[in-house]
Amino acid sequence: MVTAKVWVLKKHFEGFPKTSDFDLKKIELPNLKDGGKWKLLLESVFLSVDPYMRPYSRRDMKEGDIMIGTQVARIIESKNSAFTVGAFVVARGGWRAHFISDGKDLQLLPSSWPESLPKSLALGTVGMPGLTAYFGLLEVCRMKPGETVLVNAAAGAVGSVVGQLAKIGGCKVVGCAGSDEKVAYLKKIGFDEAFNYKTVTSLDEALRKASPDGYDCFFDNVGGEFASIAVNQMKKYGRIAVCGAISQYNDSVPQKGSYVQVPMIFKELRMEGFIVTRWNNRREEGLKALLKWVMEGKVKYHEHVTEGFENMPAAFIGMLKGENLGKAIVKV
Ligand SMILES: NC(=O)C1=CN([C@@H]2O[C@H](COP(=O)(O)OP(=O)(O)OC[C@H]3O[C@@H](n4cnc5c(N)ncnc54)[C@H](OP(=O)(O)O)[C@@H]3O)[C@@H](O)[C@H]2O)C=CC1
Ligand SMILES: CCCCCCC/C=C/C=O
Repeated sequence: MVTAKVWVLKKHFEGFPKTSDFDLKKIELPNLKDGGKWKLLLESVFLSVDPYMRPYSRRDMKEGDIMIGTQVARIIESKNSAFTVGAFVVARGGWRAHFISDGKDLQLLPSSWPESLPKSLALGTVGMPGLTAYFGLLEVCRMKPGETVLVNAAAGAVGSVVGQLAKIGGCKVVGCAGSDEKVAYLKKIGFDEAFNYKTVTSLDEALRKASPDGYDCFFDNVGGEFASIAVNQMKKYGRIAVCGAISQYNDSVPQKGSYVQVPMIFKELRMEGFIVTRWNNRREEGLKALLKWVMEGKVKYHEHVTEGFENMPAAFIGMLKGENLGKAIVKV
């Protein structure tokens, strides 16, 4: 019998999440039995903390549920020949240090995964956030060489890949982020222009200065005031990929913003929301491309690693506050 540590949503978040909204519990896992439903025992090695957990907790969870989430986990006992002991998988096991599985929802790390690459990248650049950048740019923004792409939350898991893929695609890239350290990182990984949205005196001016001709594509991770301003600087026939709205996830009262219809009409813009799982049938294609670019050094990565399963809530809250450069990961 294995005792598993799990994090539970004790109280639905009101406004910004607090550590007191979570409870660390211990649960007993049943032993695997021959012919039983549960075929696999796993231990989490790296866990992901992601912005979606904030809105999805309200939509999909009730108080007392184990927090939703994904991890890179190692198989430590197996009664399923498709998964050998010691193999690594990406799992949707929630915030659990150990868990059991029937194997249906597990994805083995690609067999071509190089030893030199951290397995945690399967939660970031070569995982869900990387795929979000890939499909958002190719299928929603439909970027073309020579175009100008704007991305916010640009130094994060999704944004940093968006900028680099847009450069690979022959575009000019403008990014913004919430600290000077992040801005320096964006320049280092090839962004043409980058600014700190927290310290510029006018967002409008900063956007205009970075691209006086405006933007063909806007990959929006933030929503709110930033998006309301940026929409006015789109070029005619521009495309806006509405990926996330992190500036609004913690609002108890919905923000009132300016309205987008007039620039949408006169610039004949296309604005489309999307969820990365729409392209689940092309997951392998996306992961293969991302892994190749990482191995060629064309896509750089950075991880913000928090040590210790007991620090999951702090890592999650820190990511929402912008403490992460690159993908926020917890190492058990
Ligand atoms: N549609 C989809 O399928 C998916 C959507 N997403 C969305 O993409 C976005 C980025 O996710 P991800 O890359 O994982 O997270 P990040 O790694 O970018 O981390 C979140 C970042 O958001 C920024 N941020 C926080 N609050 C604000 C605010 N009020 N205004 C502006 N920026 C803020 C912070 O950076 P800074 O210091 O720059 O403020 C923080 O580091 C999120 O909105 C997420 O919900 C993610 C995955 C899939
Ligand atoms: C359990 C993995 C689900 C991933 C879907 C993420 C969609 C994100 C939307 C906004 O952040």
